Amino acid sequence: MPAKLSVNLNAVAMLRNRRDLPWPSVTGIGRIALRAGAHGLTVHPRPDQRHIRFSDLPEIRALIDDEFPDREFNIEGYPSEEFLRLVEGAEPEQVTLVPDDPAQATSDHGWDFVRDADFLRPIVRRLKQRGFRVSLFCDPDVDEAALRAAKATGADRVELYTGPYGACHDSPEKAAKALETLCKTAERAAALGLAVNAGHDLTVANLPALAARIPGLAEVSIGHALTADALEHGMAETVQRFLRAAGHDLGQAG
Ligand SMILES: CC(=O)[C@@H](O)[C@H](O)COP(=O)(O)O
Ligand SMILES: NCC(=O)COP(=O)(O)O
Repeated sequence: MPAKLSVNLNAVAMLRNRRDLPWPSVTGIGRIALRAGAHGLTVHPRPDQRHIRFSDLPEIRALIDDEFPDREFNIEGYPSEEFLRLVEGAEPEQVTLVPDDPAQATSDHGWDFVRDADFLRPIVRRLKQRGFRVSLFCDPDVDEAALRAAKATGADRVELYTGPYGACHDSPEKAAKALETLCKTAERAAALGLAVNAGHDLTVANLPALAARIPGLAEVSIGHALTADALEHGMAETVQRFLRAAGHDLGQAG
């Protein structure tokens, strides 16, 4: 079965936050993504709410419950007490724990599973007691001992950080090497009984090779490139809508 696609709404939220106006609607774009067949929605709320606002979470939960009950809500973030309470209120199907510093522009590394095991274990237990699947953000090149430590936290999955793979967009040789690294880590994780997700800077161009090389990949979460593509592929039609709104007669062609 191909990897499931969870659409990350952070970039949409960032665009919305440029103005004190309700568009683009994070929930509305989420609805379009789910109607188009996405398997779930991902958000990564950060403490400063610079993109996803805490108030977005109940709305997205209600969207899935009311209109798409077979889809999943994935919430990613650093497990501060504030984050954990937010997650417990939103009852996602999956929580992805990410070792982000609040000052980080975006996620750029996974957990040090050996060092962070004692910190993660009670948090994973708490989340799993509430019935949420738990995934841990994981560097692309992690050895077996570290993955054993990840498994021992009680987590169900790891999410491979694919940023370095995405950064190889201008070098097929480097991309192939980065992919081999990811593949080895995925195989080690799977051998220990951890399911494997992946995300960060995945694109229509680099996803096929990843999916082919990691056949058991459970889920990819994609936001930045997917939002950029939505703008690019929706731009011509949208310009025509605005031309019509301004009174231009575009005839049959428009
Ligand atoms: C964990 C991860 O890789 C994503 O959550 C990523 O951080 C998306 O967040 P931004 O789009 O806000 O950078
Ligand atoms: N977990 C990764 C994610 O949700 C989206 O990352 P990106 O596609 O915005 O880089």
